[in-house]
Amino acid sequence: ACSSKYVLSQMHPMWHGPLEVPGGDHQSPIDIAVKKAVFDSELKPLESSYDPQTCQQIWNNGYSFLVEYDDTTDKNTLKGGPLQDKYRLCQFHFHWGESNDWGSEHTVDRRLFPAELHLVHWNSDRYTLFEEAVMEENGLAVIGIFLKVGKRHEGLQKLVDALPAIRHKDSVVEFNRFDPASLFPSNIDDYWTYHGSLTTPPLTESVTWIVMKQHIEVSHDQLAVFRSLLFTSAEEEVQKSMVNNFRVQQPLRGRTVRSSFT
Ligand SMILES: NS(=O)(=O)c1ccc(C(=O)NCC(F)(F)F)cc1
Ligand SMILES: [Zn+2]
Repeated sequence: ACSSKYVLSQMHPMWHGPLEVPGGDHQSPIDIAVKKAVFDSELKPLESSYDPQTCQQIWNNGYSFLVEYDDTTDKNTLKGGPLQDKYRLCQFHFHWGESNDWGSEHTVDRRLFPAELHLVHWNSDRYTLFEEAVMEENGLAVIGIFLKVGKRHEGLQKLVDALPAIRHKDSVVEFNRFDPASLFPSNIDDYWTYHGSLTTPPLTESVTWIVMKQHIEVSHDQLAVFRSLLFTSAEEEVQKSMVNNFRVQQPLRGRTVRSSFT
């Protein structure tokens, strides 16, 4: 899968600072100013095709929890939308706050959501490994979906039930059937798209962001289980709750956000 341990653990778990990337002017996340987004009629609908059987594991990497997929074949693909090539899903993960008042990375007209889901894909038309693609401008495509607190999300519950088994950093549990599309909102044709970066180190500017306009709803109790995870490993004396694992919004630096809808 796409997150070899040594590489991911580069993300210092307590990293929160607005670590500036020297000369980085395509950084993420950003605030999406709805009125300033430019409608682009050339933007096509997104086409995703995921195989739930290729789900491999769910693990706590000390920054978030990741659900990883077998990305050695073209079983989980994303194309269309703003994308010229075909991209492979390697993992999805979330960012959330210590309270329901904040937690998302992107904002919409400065509005914060309690959490945000990221489905991470890499360009398998041009590269053979995720690690290669992560360094290239057109290497990655990440779908961002906002979470709001409301009714219980039946699809999410299977993930939530697995979280107590991975409370500590570096804990892994086998997870062998999950359909990522079960976390999509009903409308995936309305989205904003812009060029940006990973929101954690190495912050490489290799991401075509596709942020859904429609959020999904999860229950307060489901989000509370996210907050029961720990940044720290089992050996560490002081246990730290895994909350507020989001990066602050970054300057737009002249970029245009396009919308697929008017
Ligand atoms: N939050 S985000 O922007 O979707 C995001 C997605 C993926 C990674 C990631 O794989 N980092 C490990 C790498 F690439 F090897 F350094 C980091 C952040
Ligand atoms: Zn993320």
